[in-house]
Amino acid sequence: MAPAKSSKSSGKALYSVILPTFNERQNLPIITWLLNRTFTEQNLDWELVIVDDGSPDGTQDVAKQLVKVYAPHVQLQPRTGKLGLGTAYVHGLKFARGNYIIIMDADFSHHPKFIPQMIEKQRQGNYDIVTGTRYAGDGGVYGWDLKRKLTSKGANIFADTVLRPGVSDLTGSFRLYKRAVLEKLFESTDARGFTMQMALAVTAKAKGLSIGEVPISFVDRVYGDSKLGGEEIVEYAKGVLQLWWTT
Ligand SMILES: Nc1nc2c(ncn2[C@@H]2O[C@H](COP(=O)(O)OP(=O)(O)O[C@H]3O[C@H](CO)[C@@H](O)[C@H](O)[C@@H]3O)[C@@H](O)[C@H]2O)c(=O)[nH]1
Repeated sequence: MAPAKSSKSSGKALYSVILPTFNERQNLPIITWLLNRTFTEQNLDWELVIVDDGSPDGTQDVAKQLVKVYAPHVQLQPRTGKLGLGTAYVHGLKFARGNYIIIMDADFSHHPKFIPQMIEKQRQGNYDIVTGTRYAGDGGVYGWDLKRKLTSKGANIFADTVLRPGVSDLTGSFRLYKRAVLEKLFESTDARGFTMQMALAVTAKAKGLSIGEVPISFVDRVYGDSKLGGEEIVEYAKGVLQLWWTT
């Protein structure tokens, strides 16, 4: 499929969900079903752009079935190798047609039930970005061991102390963006690894863009494995310091 033109010109809100997947065969049908139900109940126009990186578990075979079942709402935009989460978003955006872009994980750590609240928040404040937050209001993290909790909290405290962006959850990636905002942010930052979420939020704040927050319960995945490792943590720390130097 050729890269898409956005729905900007029609004036009607279209929500594109970009869903990067790597080995999400078990999660993908359920998350797609839930997305369909959520948007249908809300009477909102939506589409799902699945960006799979050649998952060895057959995620793409499942995705192809979903493209048929949920036509015309679902598209698969595969890549041949595991090229990382950040570049998966950039790839997905080329094909997304929505004037609003929602980015989330496929493993239910980001539950579609929060999407209506994020949309409502965006509408109320005309926010450029609405981010799900685990670290404000009723937000929380469930199912992580102490090490992962400390890593996440520590990463947020570190970035907040160094950069002072005033965003409670800098590393979370469950977000709604105005399309033009996300396009500009992708142009403005080179960060494409796990540091990307933090870099996008910090860059947005530095540009004077508005960020609304919606508390979310982040529940650790049941099927499959997290891809976060020591390398990503080092990359993150370097990313914070680089932003401190440049913003
Ligand atoms: N296409 C593609 N998808 C990927 C890749 N790596 C991971 N994904 C997909 O990206 C989503 C998140 O991957 P996880 O591996 O489950 O991430 P995590 O370690 O749980 O990290 C999550 O929490 C972090 C903050 O605590 C976030 O920074 C991160 O973005 C993500 O939401 C899942 O849908 C997964 O299949 C990749 O290389 N390519």
